[in-house]
Amino acid sequence: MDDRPAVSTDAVWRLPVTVCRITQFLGEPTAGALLERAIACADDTLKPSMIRDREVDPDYRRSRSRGDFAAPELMAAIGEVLEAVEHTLGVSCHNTEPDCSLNVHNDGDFYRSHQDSDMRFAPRRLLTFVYYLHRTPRPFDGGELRMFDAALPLHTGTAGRWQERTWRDWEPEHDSIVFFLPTAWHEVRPVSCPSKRHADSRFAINGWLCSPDPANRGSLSSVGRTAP
Ligand SMILES: O=C(O)CCC(=O)C(=O)O
Ligand SMILES: [Fe+2]
Repeated sequence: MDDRPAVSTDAVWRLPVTVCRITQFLGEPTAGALLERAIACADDTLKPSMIRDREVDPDYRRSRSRGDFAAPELMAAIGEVLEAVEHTLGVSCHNTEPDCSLNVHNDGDFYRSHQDSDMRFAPRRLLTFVYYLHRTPRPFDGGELRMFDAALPLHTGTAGRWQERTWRDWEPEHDSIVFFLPTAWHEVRPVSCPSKRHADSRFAINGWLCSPDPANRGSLSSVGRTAP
């Protein structure tokens, strides 16, 4: 009797990952003012970006970050579009709390393929957002956000080889925002910034809407609607 499974264990089922992207999200002059605030972050407030919130690994991620960058105008605008994003991505962000930082990519910087959360790491992250800022004309090349198509079955480690993955690249255009599920695989393609000047960097305000930490209840402001 042939007892092979009906679908070979090598089979990979590809599903394009949904990305909600909005251009001219804040409009000028709001976006320009936010860019100037990002540029004004002094060198000593930016620290090497970490992976998994705790390690610096320059083979995996090279950029600089500031964890306490406040952007209330961005959070308010996210609140305005949240219902449509939730509907499209099939996620509910009721009572979530924002966790966001400023990430700065300059010449040679990148972030290799990763998930922002999985079953073990940061499971409270329900929705990823990345809002981009840069000077005009764009003073760098590269730095696209590469979103990999889902390869099912997910998380098995045996399903297909990494090299066989398919993807779509998204331009990190000034005043654009993308939303996607934190379990989606993605990377930041290497940035080439010939001037190497801080003001010419690829700036991103990047974060997550997280389900509340029971240990921390009420300490952060929530985004969007609250439960009745
Ligand atoms: O800057 C981007 O386009 C994405 C950054 C990212 O993936 C992250 O910080 O987890
Ligand atoms: Fe990420």
